[in-house]
Formats: sequence, C-alpha cells, structure tokens
Amino acid sequence: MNPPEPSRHGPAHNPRRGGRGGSRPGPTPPQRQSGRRGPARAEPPTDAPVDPARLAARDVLRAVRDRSAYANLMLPKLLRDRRITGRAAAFATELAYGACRAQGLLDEIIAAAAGRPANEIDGTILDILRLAAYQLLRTRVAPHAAVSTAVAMARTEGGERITGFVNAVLRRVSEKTEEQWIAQLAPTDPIGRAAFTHAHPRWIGQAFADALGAGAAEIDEALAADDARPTIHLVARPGEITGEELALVTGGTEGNYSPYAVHLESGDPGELDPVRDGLASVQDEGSQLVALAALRAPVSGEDGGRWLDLCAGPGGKAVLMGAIAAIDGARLDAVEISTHRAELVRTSVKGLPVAVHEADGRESGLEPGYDRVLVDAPCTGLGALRRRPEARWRKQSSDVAGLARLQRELLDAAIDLVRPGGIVVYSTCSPHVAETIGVVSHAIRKRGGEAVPAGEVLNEVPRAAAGPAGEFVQLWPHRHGTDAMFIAVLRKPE
Ligand SMILES: C[S@@+](CC[C@H](N)C(=O)[O-])C[C@H]1O[C@@H](n2cnc3c(N)ncnc32)[C@H](O)[C@@H]1O
Repeated sequence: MNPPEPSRHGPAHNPRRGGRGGSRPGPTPPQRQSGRRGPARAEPPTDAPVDPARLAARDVLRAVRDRSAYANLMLPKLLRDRRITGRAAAFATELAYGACRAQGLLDEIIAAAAGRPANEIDGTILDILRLAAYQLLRTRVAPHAAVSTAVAMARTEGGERITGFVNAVLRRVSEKTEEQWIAQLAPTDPIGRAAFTHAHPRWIGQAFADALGAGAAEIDEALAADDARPTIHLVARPGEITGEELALVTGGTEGNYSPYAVHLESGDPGELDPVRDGLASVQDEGSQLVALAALRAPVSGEDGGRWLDLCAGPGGKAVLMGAIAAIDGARLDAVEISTHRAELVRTSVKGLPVAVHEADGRESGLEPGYDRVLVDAPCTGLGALRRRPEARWRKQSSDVAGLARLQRELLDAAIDLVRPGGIVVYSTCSPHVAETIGVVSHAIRKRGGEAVPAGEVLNEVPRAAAGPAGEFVQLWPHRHGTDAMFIAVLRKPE
C-alpha cells in the first residue's frame, strides 16, 4: 500500500489548493504532486488492500453520518484502539477531519459527477466517495491510490455491482480540479460563492458577513481561515508556569495577545508533560482573552474578590479565573446546568478557590453582590467551527432564535447577581449578531448601565472593535488567529 502522503492543507493558513491562480489543467503524473496540479485523472483501479489510515477515516465519516458522532472525539479513540501512530495517524486525521469540513462542497461535486443528488446515494458508499473526492481535490495523494482504495472499500460494502459506479463517479471527479468544479458549480453572488468555495453552508457565510459589517469584503478571507486546520492553543496555568516557560518546554510559540497562550503546529497535547502534570491545558487564545477581560475590566470601588462564572462547563475559563483568584485572594463560584459538565468543572478546578454549583444560571439561588460575573453563554458555536470538523453541516439557522432567548435570560440573571458598579462580561464563541450585539443591546435597553469599551480592556488586540460605537470586541480567525469570540463588558449602574 502507498504510504500516507501529506496534504496540501498546511496547518496555519488556508493553503488551498493546487491549480489556484490560473494554472492550466494538464495531464497529471501518477505519483505525488508538489504544489499546483491540473485535474487528477485517475488510473484504472487495481485491487489494492486498504490501509488502516483510510479505513479509520472512513469509519469516522460513517459514525458522524450514522450516529451523529463528533469526529474530534471519535478519531483519537479509534487511532488509540487500532494502534495507528505517526504518519499514518496524521494521514487519517487529515482525511477524516478534512472530509468532514468539506462535506457540503464534496457532496455538490459528487452529485454533479454522479448525475444525482448526494442524498440519493447509499450512505456507506457516499462516505467512501467523500473520502476519495477529498483526496483527489484537496491533497497530493496520487489519484490512482485514492480511487483504487475507494473501489476496494466499495467492493467490501456492496460487492461488484457498486464498484463500477464508484469508479465512474471518481473518474469524473478527477477530471477537474477543485477550482474548476467551483467555477462550474458555485453560486454567482459574493456570499454564496465564498461560502461554497470555502465549504460553508450559505447561512453561515451570511452570518459571518453580517458580523463583519463594514469589513464584509473580507468574507473570503474569513471563511478561508475558518476552513483551515487550526493550530493547537495551550494555556499556561497562572502561578504554576509562565507562557514563556511553557513555550520553551513544549517547543511551541508564545501567543500573540494572552500572556498565558502557547501555539503548537500539531501533535497530541495530552502527551505533553506540562499538560499531564496539570500546569497547562488546551484552550483557544480567544477564550483566554474572555477570562482576562472579565478580570481586568475596572469595577467601581474596591474589588471585593467575589467572582462568578455563570455558564462554566466544561471549565476552561473557570480554571484560568480560579488560578488568578488564587493569586489575588479572590473566590470564584462556577454555575453549570449539566450534571456531566459540572463534574468536569469540579475535576479541573481541584485545588483552586472555586465552588461549583450544578444549577440553572437563570435561577441559581446564589446571593447577589458579585464584583464580577462572566456569562460565557451557550451559543451556536459558529465561531469555533474550525475546531469541530463536522459541526458546520449539523447546525441550523433555526437554532439561533431559541439560543438568543436563553442568552438574554442568562445575561439578565447576571445583571441581577452583580453589585452596582460591578462588571458583567458577556461572551459567545459565535459572531452571529443575534447572539452577540442583539443580546447585549437588548440588556442595555432593558436594564440601563454602560458598555465599558472592551477594546480598552483588551487594548493589545488590534482590529477587534464591533458594535454601533465599536464598544464590543469581535475576534476572528483570519485577523487574530483565534476562534471568533465575541466579548462585551457591561458595568451595572450604581
Ligand atoms: C459556551 S459553554 C461555556 C464554556 C465554559 N465557560 C468554558 O470556558 O469551558 C456554555 C455552557 O453553559 C451551559 N448552560 C446552558 N444553559 C445553562 C443554564 N441555563 N445555566 C447554566 N449553564 C447553562 C452549557 O451546558 C455549557 O456547558
């Protein structure tokens, strides 16, 4: 079997794709490509055995489709169970995550090549076609290897009757580059086109464009960054290790904004000593900035050290706030509605001055008078799609209204719980304006108070102003290399 071949998708940028920039289609050498290439014409399939990496990727696609599994939970377990390591593990990861991210785009191309909608193709065969189409269009894998392994998998699934179909569809897919397929199939309006090109549902492209507002011309860049494999972000635990030390120990690079952030290109963070020893954990740098904003924003009068995290599970921000509370002599209450997630918070805050309460944040029963409250609200998660490969194809625009209602209620409860002159930070890992500016503007209209310019609290972060007067912060993968976190800082009227 051919050894796994690296993707053209690099880690830190959107490295797409051979053929962009006007390379002319042409005959393709059968072996590994470097840089641009023309259409990846497939050789006749041979009866190759299928390697463990492709089988693992196929099984992930199947579990995602069949059982609504999460690819980023399923794959690491499967690799461990099957003892797939090294290059093979990296190849399986690239294929599984890449094909999940690109699913909608791949389905349009497969449908065009098959002459029928993707949802009319048997699911197990569609998984195989997606996997092979991904290899043909977005990696340097030799086309004959992509096709022959797909045909071999199809033979196991459906016998000889299906191999001809799979072979014919993939041959048609391989006759064009990704760019040529996009030119043929993409809608012509700018947002529809950008969404199609960067493999996002249209409504998400529209939500990004709405949130970019005056910056909507960046839509291509924004969706491209959201479609690229993200780097791993670690957070150094304050009081235990500095960001600089963590970067040295792990070979990573220090973050751009958070003093605790370290970025790694790849690898399994669970294998790192500082992570094993509880000195560091995985947390997007944008999430670190949320916790920092909650602790840095100036309260009126003395900070009495009574802090609250109203939506704490699984506990990333509670750990960072709790570690700083330990240094500052403060105490944090952490509320979480889900039993399982409250337990995760309990485990991660052990040894810190944090009390975990399993409760509905809208009626927590906690004594009002907090100096600082963080509402890191449940949301659509549209700002963290790059870290959840299949998520963009599962979410529905109809989820937004119900979440916005819950977000307004949680923010209202937070304002009840904070003392006059105290600070409420409202954040979402979604840039959708109905979940961000819409919720905060509603609270200010209803409850009064002022928005403290979040950009002043996080003055090290450039080009992040959002909202009617630029009073909120909206982070973006393409501008900041973080998830698309929204942050508003409110001070309760005295
Ligand atoms: C965006 S996550 C919070 C992430 C967390 N702050 C962290 O950094 O790890 C939102 C959390 O709110 C919880 N949640 C949902 N509805 C809630 C409610 N009514 N009261 C309290 N927590 C709620 C969800 O279970 C979820 O764990």
